[in-house]
Order: sequence, then C-alpha cells, then structure tokens
Amino acid sequence: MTPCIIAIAGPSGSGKSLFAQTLVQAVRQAIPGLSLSVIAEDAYYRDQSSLPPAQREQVNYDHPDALEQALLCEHLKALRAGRPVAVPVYDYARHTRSPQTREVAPAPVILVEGILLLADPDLRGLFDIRFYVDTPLDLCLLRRIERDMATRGRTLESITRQYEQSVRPMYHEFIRPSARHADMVITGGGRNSVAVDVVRRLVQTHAQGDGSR
Ligand SMILES: Nc1ncnc2c1ncn2[C@@H]1O[C@H](COP(=O)(O)OP(=O)(O)O)[C@@H](O)[C@H]1O
Ligand SMILES: Nc1ccn([C@@H]2O[C@H](COP(=O)(O)O)[C@@H](O)[C@H]2O)c(=O)n1
Repeated sequence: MTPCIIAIAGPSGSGKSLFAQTLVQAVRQAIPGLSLSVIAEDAYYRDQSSLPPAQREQVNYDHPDALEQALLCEHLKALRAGRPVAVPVYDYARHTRSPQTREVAPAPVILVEGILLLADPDLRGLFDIRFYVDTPLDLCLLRRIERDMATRGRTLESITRQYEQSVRPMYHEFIRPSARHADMVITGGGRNSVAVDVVRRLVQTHAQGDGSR
C-alpha cells in the first residue's frame, strides 16, 4: 500500500505535537496494530556543533534556512518508496543535533509535524493531506513559555527575546501565509476532539485500503 503522508503545520505552541499524539492514540484505539510513524520537522534543524554555544543562541530558528529541508524531502521520498530512514535527534537545550539518530520505518500512515512544512513548495508537494493548526499567537506564546521553561532548558528572558526577534516576525513572513496551502485548518489544536475524529476517519479510510489518495 502506498503510504499516506500527512502534514500538520502551524505556529510554535499551536498544539501540533499534541494533535499528532492524540491522533495516534485515536487511530491505535480504532485499528489496533496499525503502524503509524511520526516525524517532527524540528529533527531537521541543522547541526551546529561547530559553533560556540553563545552563537547558536543567536540563530533565527524560525527561518526556513535553519532547517535541512532537503534531507526531510529525501526521507519522505524514501519512506514513500518503502525504505526506512535515520531521522536526526535534536537537542533544544544545546541547539544542535545529538550524535544518535532514530530509525523510522515505512508505515501506511506517516504524520509529519512542524512550523514550516507548508512554506516550501518542494516539501509541501510531498504530502497527501495538509493540515494547519490555527491557534491565536498570544496563546501560542503562553504555551511556549511554559513548555520551553519546563522541557527545553530556556529562561523567560531568552524566550521573550527570541519571540520578539524571530518567532513573531517569521510567523508573519512565512508561517501564517503558508496556511493557504492547507487542505483543512484546525482550531483548538490537540484538544479539538471533533477535528481529531475527522482526521482519524480519514486515516482509517486510507489504512483500510479504500482511500482515494
Ligand atoms: N488545546 C490546548 N489547550 C491547552 N494546552 C495545550 C493545547 N494544545 C497544546 N497544549 C500545550 O501547549 C504546549 C505546546 O503544545 P505543542 O503540541 O508542543 O505545540 P507545537 O507542537 O505546535 O509547538 C504543550 O505543553 C501542550 O501540552
Ligand atoms: N535550537 C532551537 C531550535 C528551534 N527552536 C524553536 O522551535 C520552534 C519550533 O518547534 P515547535 O515544537 O515549537 O513547533 C521554533 O519556533 C523555534 O524558534 C528553538 O527555540 N531553538
């Protein structure tokens, strides 16, 4: 079966990861044993181990150039062709890649979540279905503050500085405009149970072999 590759795009803190996790649980409950693979676009942030830590902090991580999108494209093509890939593992606290990689196996359904998935024409052309999680930017920032202080080793000062310097301007330049390439816009993120159910049904239709895509 040709895999169905699904993009879940949207701003940082909009709930993309939570949506993907909730969807995986819903699909596994509906079809026990169905294999789904999840890939985060963040894993493809460029390796910066050669830069001193202070310099890494200054990088604009919300600009497409911060990501190795060609490698993500290559991996999605390999998965579509039925080959496993070695996905990089990213360390947010050190702003660089870990030495390890994570093997992702080909699967009937592949979910990819990330801020810039729909901004690049080559990349967005590789998805069968494209979603955009639309959450007000003030809520995204509040969630990001809590999450980044709890799990990404950040201070409130560093989060607000980065937000003003790059997160907000890049949202307006690249992320928000990319929403027009989405097939569906999801409000409420991972807690929108109606959206999770609709997407779960789409995935189930595909996995049971009567999907048209
Ligand atoms: N609808 C929601 N209501 C409340 N908190 C949420 C909601 N969606 C996500 N969160 C929380 O906000 C934070 C950011 O969500 P996450 O899914 O990591 O966003 P993204 O992947 O888009 O950056 C996480 O701590 C998550 O648990
Ligand atoms: N070293 C890095 C790399 C990325 N970021 C931020 O991550 C955001 C994207 O990830 P989400 O899970 O929040 O969608 C993006 O806005 C980058 O600013 C970072 O802070 N440090």
